[in-house]
This record gives sequence, structure tokens and C-alpha cells, in this order.
Amino acid sequence: MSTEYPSLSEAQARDAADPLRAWRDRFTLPQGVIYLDGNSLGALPKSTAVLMRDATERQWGEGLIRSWNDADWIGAPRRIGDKIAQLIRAAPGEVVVCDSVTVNLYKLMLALLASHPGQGRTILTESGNFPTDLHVAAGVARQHGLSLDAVPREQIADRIGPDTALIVLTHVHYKTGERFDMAGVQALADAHNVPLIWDLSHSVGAVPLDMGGDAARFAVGCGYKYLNGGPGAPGFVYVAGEALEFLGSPIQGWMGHAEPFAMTDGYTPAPGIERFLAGTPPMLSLLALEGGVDLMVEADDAALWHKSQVLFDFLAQLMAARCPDLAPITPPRADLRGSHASFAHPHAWPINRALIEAGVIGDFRTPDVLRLGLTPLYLGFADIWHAVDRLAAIMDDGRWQRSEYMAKTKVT
Ligand SMILES: Cc1ncc(COP(=O)(O)O)c(C=O)c1O
Ligand SMILES: Nc1c(O)cccc1C(=O)C[C@H](N)C(=O)O
Repeated sequence: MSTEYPSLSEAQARDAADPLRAWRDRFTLPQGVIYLDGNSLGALPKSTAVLMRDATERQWGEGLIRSWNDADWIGAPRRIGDKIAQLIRAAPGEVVVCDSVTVNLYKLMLALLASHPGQGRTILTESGNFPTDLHVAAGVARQHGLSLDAVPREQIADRIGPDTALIVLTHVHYKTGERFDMAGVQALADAHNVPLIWDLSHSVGAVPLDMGGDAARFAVGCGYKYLNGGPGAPGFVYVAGEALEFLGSPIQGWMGHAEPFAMTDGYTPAPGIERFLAGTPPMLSLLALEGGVDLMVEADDAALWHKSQVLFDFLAQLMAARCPDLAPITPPRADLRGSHASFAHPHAWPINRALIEAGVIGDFRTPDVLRLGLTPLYLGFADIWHAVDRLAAIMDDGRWQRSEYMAKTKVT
């Protein structure tokens, strides 16, 4: 174990040389708080606070129902979808913003099972995947008389075969940060002609994505993490253009109709990705999401990913030297991980509570993981340095053992 570690002045020098440094001033972050949980709920862009005032006071307050046309509310799901398409290297018209990740996953799973009837008896996923993915997959399997095959990631490749009806994988693991080789796994699925849905919740805005280049055709993703779209921001659905023609949404809502305001009795799906809309979009939430997405579109994604990597290495080096009892569980190789770093410790819960009390917000994931999110738009090297310094103090003085840090909270 190395006891050498970078000094605070080194961290400050790296911040001074950081080309992304100016971005942090575009976020509202509370004084004295180091926020390492942007992978769960992104920070508030200052521009979004301004947009929200306009959305409520002018668009809603004054425009009233006219704003569906005048402020193009009706076009927002597709307009913001096209912006997200740029972030994931998809084409315009392949992404629409709607519903939650959970609901979108359900819609895509049902759409794909309906379009590939009789193909296979199992839905394949990873054991330990994010719970909502597992729960939705189990429910869909039950409803369709299929079985759920949830296996460790090392076994996924071998499990894909003639019996597989559908595959659902989370690209970057919510807990460990492990990342699948998208192109490689997609090629395996394609070789067996099995549709594969990617959950991009911990990937979009965090790691380079190239849906077109990797030949990935179906995905869902989250708006409130690295896209900084606000609590409960809507998610999105991605369907590659070539696949759109043969997929229908299982929820035939009026907003997915080709002509919602024709008010016909019969249902005709919208010709494009809008067919995955169901009901009226939650407009204030969409407009808040657009504020966050606009920042990500403006930022240089190569620079963001580079900074994520150097922040990760900096954190890893400091942790190894100063908090050796917390065992790193995220792959150190950049192409094998996302933009968060996780550490295992049997007492991760009270350690994280003590850390929050010390002004560093990370999170705990059961049973023993301390998870630290690295969001290069608003974090710097000195933030990481101070976070580890405070964590080291908590480990050294043992204050995490105080009873006040043991109490569970409803949301972790
Ligand atoms: C991989 C993954 N999928 C889905 C979700 C959440 O889905 P929803 O937005 O429907 O709550 C999360 C986190 O909340 C997640 O980490
Ligand atoms: N979706 C969340 C929520 O509604 C409350 C608190 C946290 C969350 C999360 O985002 C959890 C997150 N997907 C995770 O990776 O743990």
C-alpha cells in the first residue's frame, strides 16, 4: 500500500488548469457541501431556475393553454429527445422523452415481445441488476408465460441462445460501476437474433455512447442523474430508425396517436418515435430536463469523459493511501466502468451518514457499498481531496460508530 498521496496544493493546481473549471459556476451548489451524488440526483443548473420561472409565470401563467402551440409544449418530448439523441450518437427522430425509466422499460419489453412472437422462452438479465429492471422483467415474464433468467454477468454471453426471447441489460451497473462492452454484447445478441434493451441510466451524460456505431437498437435512460433534469425528471426511449417500423407501444395512448387532436375512435400510431408517448407530458418536468440536457449538449463530451477518468484516478490514489479499509470495487480500467467509484466496507451505512454530516454527500447501497459519483461539470480535484480528507478523519477517529449514524432513513 502506498502512503504517498497528492497534496491539496497539487489538487488546486490541477483545478486551475482544468478547461472545464468554469462550468461549476453554472450550477447552484450549497456552500460547504461537496456533492458526490450527482449519479443519483444531478445538481441544479442555474439556467434551469430561470427557465422554471419562465415556464410557470409566462408560459403557464400568461400563456395558459395557448402555450401548447405558442411555446411548443406539444413538440417538447421529441425536441428534447433529439437533443438526447446527440448525446448518445443516435439520429434525430430516434429518441423521445416520456414517463419513467421503469414504465419505458415495460413498454419496450412488451413492444419487442409482440414483434418477435414465439421466439424463446426466457428473458435474460443480470442478477443484481437495478431492482426496477429485475422487477419489471419478472412481471413481464410472468404475464407472458416466460421465465426470467437472471445470471451473473460472466455467464450472460453463454446464456444467449435459441431459448432467449429478450435481453435486458444495464450498461453501467448502478452499484459497482462496471460497464458492459456494448458493441460486443450487442453483436452476440444479434448473432442469435435476440432483441436487447440497454438501460442507460448510469451511462447517459457519464460515459461516451455511440448507439449507432455499436448497432444498439433499443434503450431507455434516466433524466435526473447525469443529465441534471431535476428530481423525478422524465426518462427517454430510444429505438433505432430501422426498428421503429415494426414496433408498437403496448400503451395505445392518445399522445402516441398519429393525430391526437383528430379525436378519432380508432387508434393509428404516430409514424415516428412519438408513438411511445402515452398520456399528456408533464410539461414543467420536461422543461426542467431540457435545461439540464442543453448544458450537456453544449459541453464537450470528450473533455467530460477525460475529466471523469482523471478524477477517478485521483480519488483512487487518495483512497488507497488514506482510507485503505474501504475496498475499491469499481474496475480501475476506464473502458470497463462508468463515472462513479464504489468502495465496500461492512459499516458503509454509518460511515456514509458520518460523511454526510461532515458535508460530503455520497450514498450507500445495500449491503456494504459507499458510492461516490464523479460529475466532471461541477466537481474538481480539490473537492475530491477534501472529501477523502474528511472520510479519512472519520475512519481514523472512529466517529462513524456513534449511535446517531446507525439510524436508517426511508430513502438511501
Ligand atoms: C439502472 C437504473 N434503472 C432505472 C432506475 C430508476 O428508474 P425510475 O426512473 O423509473 O425510478 C435507476 C435509478 O433510479 C437505475 O439506476
Ligand atoms: N430514483 C431514486 C429515487 O426516486 C430516490 C432516491 C434515489 C433514486 C435513485 O436514483 C437511485 C439510483 N438509480 C441508484 O442508482 O441507486
